[in-house]
Amino acid sequence: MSAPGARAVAAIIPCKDEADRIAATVRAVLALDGVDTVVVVDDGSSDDTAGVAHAAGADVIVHARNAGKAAALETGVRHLRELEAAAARAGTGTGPGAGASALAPRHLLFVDGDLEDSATNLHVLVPPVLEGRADMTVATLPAQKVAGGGRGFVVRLAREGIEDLTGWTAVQPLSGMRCLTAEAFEAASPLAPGWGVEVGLTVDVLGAGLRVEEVPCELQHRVSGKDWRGQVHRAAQYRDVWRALTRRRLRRALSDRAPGVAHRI
Ligand SMILES: O=c1ccn([C@@H]2O[C@H](COP(=O)(O)OP(=O)(O)O[C@H]3O[C@H](CO)[C@@H](O)[C@H](O)[C@H]3O)[C@@H](O)[C@H]2O)c(=O)[nH]1
Ligand SMILES: O=C(O)[C@H](O)COP(=O)(O)O
Repeated sequence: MSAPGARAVAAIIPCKDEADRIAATVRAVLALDGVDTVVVVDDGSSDDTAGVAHAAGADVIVHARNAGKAAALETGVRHLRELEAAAARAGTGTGPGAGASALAPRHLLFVDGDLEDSATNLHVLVPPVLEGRADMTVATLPAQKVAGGGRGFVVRLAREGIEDLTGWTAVQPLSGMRCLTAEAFEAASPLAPGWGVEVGLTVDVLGAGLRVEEVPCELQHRVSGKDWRGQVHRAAQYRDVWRALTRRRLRRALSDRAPGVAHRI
């Protein structure tokens, strides 16, 4: 339990068809120090992700239709803030996460649903944010036990785009495991849609003058293969990353000439 007045951390887990893996992931995240709330957003799964996540102890929200990872994260954060507001109105400071101040919005821990027991290693992401040394930490993963089938096109597009827009070089620009403050989340809201979310977060958080730090973390996840499914997935990632970067380049180009318009792009 958190010390009185200390900020707790809420984990948000976006999931599409993760029934085989989500129970182990939820259990590992629930056991993390400082994490007092775990929200799973079932993003239109065709399996029993929601039921399995609920049985494992998560607070579960369901999208009736698939809306993509970024939308699932936004739904999870919105739900969390509603719970916090309800706890504040009730004056209990309990709600999800008894012990944390009802008034302090929780820090966020974004977690993919497929990490299983390795999610226990996510604890390294939290201290730099809790202690005020970083506004967002990003996990970098070791070589995976099962090799993936990527050729590095999406990763390169993302890395070079972030570099161009911010001057910062990310080792693993697509990594979705992140711990961030409420302020960092707001700086990147609305999130870049779909698979553009990570690039959008990094560019927007740095652009707001906040600090981003990559932290090595012993995680294992389901890698995308070389088969057609893997390639279709990469094509969608490429499209969404490209869109997130293009929108931010446009914003940059317009910010001097038409700041009001740039703000709305
Ligand atoms: O429509 C979708 C598709 C996926 N997911 C969930 O999003 C997470 C990440 O999806 P995954 O299929 O594991 O994507 P990968 O290609 O393996 O992911 C890498 O690349 C993504 C960015 O393109 C990042 O979001 C991930 O963190 C990173 O591990 C998982 O929990 C999914 O269940 C959704 O919520 N909605
Ligand atoms: O497999 C991966 O690492 C991602 O899908 C990105 O694909 P890439 O290797 O083409 O960048």
